[in-house]
Amino acid sequence: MSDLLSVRGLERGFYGVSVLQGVDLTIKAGSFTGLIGPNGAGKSTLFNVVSGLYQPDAGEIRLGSEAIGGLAPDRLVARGLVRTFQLARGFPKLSVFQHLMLYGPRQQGEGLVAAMLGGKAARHREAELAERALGIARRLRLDHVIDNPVTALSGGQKKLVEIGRALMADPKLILLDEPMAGVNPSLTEEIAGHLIALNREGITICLIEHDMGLIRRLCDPIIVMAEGRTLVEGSFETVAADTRVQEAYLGRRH
Ligand SMILES: Nc1ncnc2c1ncn2[C@@H]1O[C@H](COP(=O)(O)OP(=O)(O)OP(=O)(O)O)[C@@H](O)[C@H]1O
Repeated sequence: MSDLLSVRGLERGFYGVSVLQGVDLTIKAGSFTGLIGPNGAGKSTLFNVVSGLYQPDAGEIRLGSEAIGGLAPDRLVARGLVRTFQLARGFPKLSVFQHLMLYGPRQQGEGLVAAMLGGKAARHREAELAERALGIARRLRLDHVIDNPVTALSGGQKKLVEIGRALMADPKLILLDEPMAGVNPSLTEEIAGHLIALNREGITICLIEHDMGLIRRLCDPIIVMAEGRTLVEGSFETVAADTRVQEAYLGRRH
């Protein structure tokens, strides 16, 4: 498998406190990579920097052969790199459909206003995006709530909207930040099934998750972070047997 994302020497701090202290990692194209580590290890911050939400202080990020460090999120989304958030973001008053439509990729100057003003190409594109949004809603079994405001959805359905939002961008790589946290067991299984299917269709996934049962079942390889660095990488058995990993988790508990 070729390298899809590679991160070298990545640093980021806040108010003088160093959070990412030289992260090195590689995500292979087509993999379902797990990212684990004790609370505060810097996993979400890594996602925030890689997805363009925060600027790096130092280091290099490549998507394929292109250096992408410091690019704004919308430019990364256009290159097929998207992330989801632990808590679904967005516009609570919008319906599921409107929400998905917001995140469809558009050319500069396109969009709902252009469509309303009568641009033929823009109207055509909006129709395509609407088809895409409907298809994604059907796939994620959100079609029966597609006209409901996002606020009226259950916590688990909001997580599905986050995944749907990512799919609207036709992603190559999805960074998933705890997409099953706080979700009931049957919906967790449903989400796991969607993720496995998306990965089989060729989408590379990097998953932050604290549930080791899910990590073991879904991910290979697994990258362990602790104190702003990557510690170990390998199969679940390899990382679980590594004393450095055990110490990193125990160190936080006591
Ligand atoms: N915007 C920010 N401003 C200040 N400190 C921040 C900011 N973002 C993250 N941090 C700090 O960086 C550290 C790492 O946080 P981060 O959320 O990346 O860890 P994590 O590994 O994702 O943890 P968890 O598993 O608990 O979600 C924490 O001490 C956190 O307080």
